[in-house]
Formats: sequence, structure tokens, C-alpha cells
Amino acid sequence: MSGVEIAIEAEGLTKSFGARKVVDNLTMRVERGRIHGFLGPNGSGKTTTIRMLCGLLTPDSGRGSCLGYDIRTQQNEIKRRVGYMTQRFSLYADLSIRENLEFVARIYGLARPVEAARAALIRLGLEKRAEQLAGELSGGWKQRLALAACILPGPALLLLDEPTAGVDPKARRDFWDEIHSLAAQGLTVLVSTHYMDEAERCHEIAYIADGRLLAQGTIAEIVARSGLSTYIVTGPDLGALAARLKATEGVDMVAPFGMALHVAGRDAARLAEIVRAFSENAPQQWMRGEPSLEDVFIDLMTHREARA
Ligand SMILES: Nc1ncnc2c1ncn2[C@@H]1O[C@H](COP(=O)(O)OP(=O)(O)OP(=O)(O)O)[C@@H](O)[C@H]1O
Repeated sequence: MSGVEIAIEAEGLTKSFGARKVVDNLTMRVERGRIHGFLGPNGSGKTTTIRMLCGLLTPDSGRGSCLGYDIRTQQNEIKRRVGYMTQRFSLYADLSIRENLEFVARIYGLARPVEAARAALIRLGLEKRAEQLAGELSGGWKQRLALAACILPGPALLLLDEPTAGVDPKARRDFWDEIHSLAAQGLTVLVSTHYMDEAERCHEIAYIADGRLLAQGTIAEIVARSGLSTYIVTGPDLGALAARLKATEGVDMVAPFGMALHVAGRDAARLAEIVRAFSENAPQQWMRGEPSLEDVFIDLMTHREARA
């Protein structure tokens, strides 16, 4: 035994809808007990990939296994062991939290639905609100209830599709604490998100655009592999400076971050020359910096658009 258990392994997954290739030759691997983030622009194929991995959609080509089962031929085995939280809240607004969970437990055919619902209530800190109607909950509590429903049948893998979209920062943080505690108990989590702070909470991430995998690994690996040399500029007139920098060959990314501007390029020597020229007799201060994950994604996106 190598000690590493693989929860998801997929190779060359491809899926088209009509003439449009939505997932293109995607290869990925997720270890058990890991939180794997899925990032990419809207419509890049994240949901479609998640659906193929959990047996809801059959790929046109490629192969893969999820929890040791073949994603093409053993879809029922996979569905039984996966909790899938979709983008839409799909519980009953006019049932209480407790009633919703008991109902879900019965749908799954659990032997002791009332006890199972109570255990899920406790596990996600919902006991005090048990009798509250689901429709009256705030976004954060709704998501927590949806997560409780997902873990009710004891899945080995959670697929969470933008679980915190539109949820306030405190509730998002609490939700992520729950995800980490579930992962610590051995659950594998595949989660799609548009939030950079959430990406940074994942053990590994995959970035996809136009159905293609553009980057995969830990944050440190992705940042290191980007090969971006980065500077942080502060001072006056950053808007005008940004416009000039964007028009300069050798500058691959310019993005404002609060009161500063992040400027990055792949050719470190060329960028250093540009920085020298721009900083001479200029009112702004230039400092070497580390690229952030967002810098890397903005750069990946910009170059994807340039290639398209
Ligand atoms: N069943 C379907 N039939 C036709 N087109 C589809 C179907 N499902 C998804 N698509 C299209 O495939 C593309 C990828 O969609 P997908 O939902 O996988 O992207 P996504 O990365 O999850 O996007 P988002 O971040 O907006 O949720 C989109 O253009 C979408 O309109």
C-alpha cells in the first residue's frame, strides 16, 4: 500500500453539447480526504465535469473512476456514495430544518431517519434552529442545511457546486470550517468556487477555462509554475499608469488591488527594464512582490483570451 488513497481519477474526459466542446481532454486526480477546488470563468465546464465524475453525465470520451468505481459503467454505485450540493437550494421552504432532514433521510431509505436527521443537525450546529422553516433562513444557514442534507446518508465524497455564492463572509468562513472538519474525518471534497479566499483554503486546486485544464496543484505549486515576476506599485495616478503599462510589451498582467497596482510579466529581465524606465523620476513606489493566486488566474485568463 502506498498510503495514498485516490478518490477521483480521470483521464482525457471530453464532453460536447451539440457542436460545442464543453469539457476538453481533462485529466485530474484527487486524493482521499483532500479538499480540491475547482475554479474557472462562468461556463468553463466545472459543473459538467462534476456531473461526469459523479455519474450523472456520461463522457463522450475519456475514462475515470470515482471512489474506485468506473464513471461510465458503475454510475449507480457512485451516486450512492456521493453527496452532491447543486447551485440551487433544492429543499422545501415550507418544511422546518428538522422536517427537511428527516424527509431526505427517508428518501435515502435510511433505517432510522429521525436519529439520522438529529445526528446531522448536531454535526452542523443546527439544533437551535431545528424547528425554523427552511424558507425563512438566511443564505448562510440555508447552505448549512443543504450541507447537512448532503452528508446525511454518509457519503465518502462531497461535490459542492459554488456552495457559498451570495453568502456573507462570516457565514462563508463558518461553512469552510465545516468543510475542513468533514475532510479531517476522511471525506473527500470537490468544490467549485469563484472566490479567491476559498481557493486558498483548498488543499489543491484545478483551474479550467473553455473546458481545458490550465493549472492544477497546490497554491504554492501553481504560483511557482506561473513563472510570473511581480511588482507592487503604490502612489498617485495609478489609473493612468495602469493604462500605459497595459500598452507596454513585456507586461503580461496589470491589476489594481486596493490602493496598489500589481504588475507582472513572464520575462523577468524584460520586466525589470520596464520597471526601471517607469520608476525613474516617477512619483510612484515600485516594490518586488510575490504573485498572488489571483494574479496568476488573471494572467491565465488574459492569455486564454489572447489565444482565442
Ligand atoms: N445540458 C446542457 N445542454 C447544453 N449545453 C449545456 C448543458 N449543460 C451545460 N451546457 C453549457 O456548457 C457550458 C459549460 O457549462 P458548465 O455549467 O459546466 O460551466 P461552469 O463552469 O459550471 O459555469 P458556472 O461557473 O457559470 O456555473 C455552458 O456554456 C453551458 O451553457
